[in-house]
Amino acid sequence: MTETPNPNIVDADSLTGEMHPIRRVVVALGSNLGERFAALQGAVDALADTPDFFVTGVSPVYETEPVDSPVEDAPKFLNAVVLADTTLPAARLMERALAVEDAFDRERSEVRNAPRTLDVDLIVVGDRRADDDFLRLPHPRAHERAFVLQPWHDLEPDATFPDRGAIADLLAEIDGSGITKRDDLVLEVQ
Ligand SMILES: Nc1ncnc2c1ncn2[C@@H]1O[C@H](COP(=O)(O)OP(=O)(O)OP(=O)(O)O)[C@@H](O)[C@H]1O
Ligand SMILES: Nc1nc2c(c(=O)[nH]1)N=C(CO)CN2
Repeated sequence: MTETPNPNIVDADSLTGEMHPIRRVVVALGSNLGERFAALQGAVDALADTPDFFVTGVSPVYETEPVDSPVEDAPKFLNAVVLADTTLPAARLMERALAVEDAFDRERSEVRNAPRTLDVDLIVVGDRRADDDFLRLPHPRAHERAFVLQPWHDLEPDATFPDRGAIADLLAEIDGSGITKRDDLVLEVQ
């Protein structure tokens, strides 16, 4: 990482002075503005370039109807999921996710769920839990989002969502009709 760590962020596991455990990370990517696929590929590249962050899987790409959109006729999203192993503290990961969004001209609108060039969400970071505005883990809404669960399930059919159960069961309980796999769009890891 090249950005300066935010000194205001206290991440308990960065204060131990010990080697950090390797944690498995689930990251969700989304774009519904501009060059959507280029933004997703750029995010995969940027994550793969992150020191101490090792991408272990990249899902198929799905085209998805906007969920909870503030405007009618919002453009469709492209969504995908990245799996990784990392020793980085979760707060550093969140900083990195925000920096990657910024690199793709993400505008931070006051309007919730406004269309965006790139969204990088941390879904699960090992067994790490957090509950403040800067970082909530596990992601508080991902367990009800087909655009996260389906690509994650493609990579890891037996995965479980902390406190929520098997992602296969979660998927069976929600409406998955708004998502379509785009076999013509394949993300690559260098
Ligand atoms: N697990 C997380 N993943 C991504 N951002 C998070 C997470 N927890 C807290 N945040 C904070 O949320 C803010 C980003 O919110 P943003 O507007 O991108 O939400 P969103 O992606 O539109 O909505 P949602 O949170 O429902 O996916 C950032 O300030 C970030 O620090
Ligand atoms: N289809 C889709 N809908 C959304 C998405 C997204 O990535 N895909 N992200 C949101 C906020 O993060 C809100 N709604």
